[in-house]
Amino acid sequence: MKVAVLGAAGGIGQALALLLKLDLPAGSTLSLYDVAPVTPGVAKDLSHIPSSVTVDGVGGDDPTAVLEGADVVLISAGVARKPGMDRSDLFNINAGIIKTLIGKVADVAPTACIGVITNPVNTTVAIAAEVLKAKGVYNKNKLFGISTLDVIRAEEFVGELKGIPSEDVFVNVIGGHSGTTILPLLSQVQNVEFTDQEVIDLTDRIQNAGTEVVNAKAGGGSATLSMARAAAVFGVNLVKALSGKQGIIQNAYVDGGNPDSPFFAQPLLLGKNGIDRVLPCGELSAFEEAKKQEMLSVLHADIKLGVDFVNN
Ligand SMILES: NC(=O)C1=CN([C@@H]2O[C@H](COP(=O)(O)OP(=O)(O)OC[C@H]3O[C@@H](n4cnc5c(N)ncnc54)[C@H](O)[C@@H]3O)[C@@H](O)[C@H]2O)C=CC1
Ligand SMILES: O=C([O-])CC(=O)C(=O)O
Repeated sequence: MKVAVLGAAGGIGQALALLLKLDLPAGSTLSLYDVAPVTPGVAKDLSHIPSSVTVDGVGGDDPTAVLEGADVVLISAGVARKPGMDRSDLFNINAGIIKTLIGKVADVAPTACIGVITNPVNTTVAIAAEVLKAKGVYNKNKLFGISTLDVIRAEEFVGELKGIPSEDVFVNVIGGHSGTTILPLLSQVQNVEFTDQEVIDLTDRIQNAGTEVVNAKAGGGSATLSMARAAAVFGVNLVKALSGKQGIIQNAYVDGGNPDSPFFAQPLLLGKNGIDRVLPCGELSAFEEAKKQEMLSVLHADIKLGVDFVNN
């Protein structure tokens, strides 16, 4: 399998490339692209780490060589938030970057699975879908907004609060990837009881965890290392599913036919062709159902922004 990372010289990209070099199945190829001229050097650096994953890298304005033959393309190219900004404030710059890069993916690797990290994910995934449709190569089972960071954060925060190993916690996080659109279904967490106040506080913390990092970095960007871990977990699982491993379930923001929203983060059974089956979100508590209803207008507006950006 060949995995391409676009935006590979950035904060997420470099850490993600390191984790993929270590965690991809033996025999995989990792191909790095970024406009930054340092990119071949990042690849050279990684190539000195013993593992059976081959690495190469290209800098500049043409990702063609990196995309050729790619099975999976992970995209973290774009600008990150600073304190006082919302993810939607990144739209002006990142929308154009995603439109251009997805156009390239459509031309060079039209059957690849694409994982979008670049914010605002609620909108950039809609942009990607519209570009792929316009190029006649859209396959909704192969386009993912990576929302895994919301899942790993939720699991870590629950583990921390309850004094249990987060490895033993699974949290189903649905909706989108910004503020109130991030909805952790804490009522579904097995073998853990929460008070009503704990549910309110934990939900708020998970929804605003990105801002927690943005503020702590004080102008130096947003989450990179936890995001790299999240994208590596998602990317490696996707590669394994594409290679035939069965039973792999991951949450992601997809065009999954959810009646609530054209794009929605939800659990997915992955398979040899990307999404094998969209799984039900399960039962929601009254609190979660109310939060879901509240988020839908935001999510719909975020998606419309992306669709209009490509078509108008
Ligand atoms: N989905 C999620 O859960 C998360 C998403 N993000 C998003 O990921 C994105 C990247 O964040 P960081 O890595 O921290 O930013 P960064 O600024 O450290 O890295 C971005 C990289 O993209 C490159 N780049 C810019 N335009 C490009 C283009 N046209 N083609 C190829 N490369 C290009 C830059 O040269 C840079 O190396 C941001 O939009 C951020 O908001 C961040 C954290 C979590
Ligand atoms: O908050 C941000 O801007 C980056 C991000 O998406 C996250 O950390 O969840």
